Amino acid sequence: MSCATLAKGLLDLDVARARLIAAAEPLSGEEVVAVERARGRVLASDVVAHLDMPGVDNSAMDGYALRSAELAAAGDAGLPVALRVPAGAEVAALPEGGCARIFTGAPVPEGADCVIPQERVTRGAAGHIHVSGEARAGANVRRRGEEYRAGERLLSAGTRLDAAALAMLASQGFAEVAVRPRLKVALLSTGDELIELGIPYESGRVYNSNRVMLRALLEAAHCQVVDLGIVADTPAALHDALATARDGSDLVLCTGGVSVGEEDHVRPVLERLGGLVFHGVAIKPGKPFAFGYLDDGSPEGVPLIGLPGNPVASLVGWQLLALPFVHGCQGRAVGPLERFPVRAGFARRGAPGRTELVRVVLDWQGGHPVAHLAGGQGSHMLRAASQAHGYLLMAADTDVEEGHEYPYLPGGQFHD
Ligand SMILES: Nc1nc2c(c(=O)[nH]1)N[C@H]1C(S)=C(S)[C@@H](COP(=O)(O)OP(=O)(O)OC[C@H]3O[C@@H](n4cnc5c(N)ncnc54)[C@H](O)[C@@H]3O)O[C@H]1N2
Ligand code: MOO
Repeated sequence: MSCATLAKGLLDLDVARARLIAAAEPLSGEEVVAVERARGRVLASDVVAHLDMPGVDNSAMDGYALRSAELAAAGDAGLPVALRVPAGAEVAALPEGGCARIFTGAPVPEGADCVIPQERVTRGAAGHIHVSGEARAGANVRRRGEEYRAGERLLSAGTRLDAAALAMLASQGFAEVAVRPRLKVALLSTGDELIELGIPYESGRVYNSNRVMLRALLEAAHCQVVDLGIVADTPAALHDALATARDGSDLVLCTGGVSVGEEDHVRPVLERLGGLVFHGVAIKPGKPFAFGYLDDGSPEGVPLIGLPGNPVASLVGWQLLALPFVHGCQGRAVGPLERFPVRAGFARRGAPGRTELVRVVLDWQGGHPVAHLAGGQGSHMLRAASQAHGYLLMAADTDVEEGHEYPYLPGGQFHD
């Protein structure tokens, strides 16, 4: 069946994402860090090349550099080897009528117009080279500036620096780079049932796994975490903890107590301390997601994101909603969710009124991907979440039919 009607009072996923992305204010200021330590950081300004790339005409092969016309004119006599040019040598001039032994990356001598790979060369008794096949002018020469010229823009402000971008900065000799400041995020967990690691287990208690998960996610997103631990489940304790958390923070992130029961204090305290912007998104898991501002409740206040207590709901809320907000605050460009169609290898009833994010693994054995359930789909079931490759995105009220295609969200897009 497919008659997607959202549950009453809940925001559509795309609308909630768009509102969070629009609300994200990029942090001002910048800090200069060593290129070696800049992985994952966000560029504060455009980077312009100051060297041509490559810096000199150089060889793409181990072989012999020569003038193609001279090789043709020499015929069976071949050409004598007049020079040896290793990588790192200065640019030399090729003597007329001779060739140069050359290595990959070494500067092509002035006058030479091509490099013949050594596999196509034999050395005669006199040491002359003989070439099989043609010598085409320009072959195997990487021209100075063929990739880009000094003065061209290499990277734009807002780019997240991955290994290839860092390598490019290093190839220009940049030792340092100006990046956006790290987002300072205060993290707190609510729930009187929670116990920290190292405490002996007692029936009914729950280890604080969200704290470990969210710390890991925040650190992977290059945030600076101020971990405030567990807050007692009372409005007064939460009020005081949030008031402490907002001081000096760019964002307050809390888990649990965000639903509708009388033990769930996040929403009422947020309403009292500042302003609730929205509460409840039509996704499963992750429905009781709250967004608002502490202090005066305006965008000048400190933003607060309340994630659900159920661990998988908390994970999904982070990935789909909190992470794009964090990226926006980091000055990163935030695009739409990456998705592609994947066939389902299972059948399943749709979720009433909510878009469902079904945790799946992909089987590629038949040459094209088929999605299978990664395990139990309860929002408290971390095992499937930990094994899933991504999510099958099921529109509200839509049953999964085996063999049909549905949008698949690869999990890799949430990793950094
Ligand atoms: N009457 C209703 N009940 C519930 C609704 C609803 O709409 N009406 N929504 C359900 C949904 S959906 C979710 S998700 C949960 C989320 O509730 P809360 O955010 O208020 O979370 P808690 O009640 O505090 O805890 C829920 C669950 O998660 C465990 N938990 C909490 N914090 C942690 C943590 N840090 N580490 C590990 N596990 C944690 C907690 O023990 C509970 O089992 O509400 C439904 N209820
Ligand atoms: O949003 Mo809740 O995660 O459906 O259990």
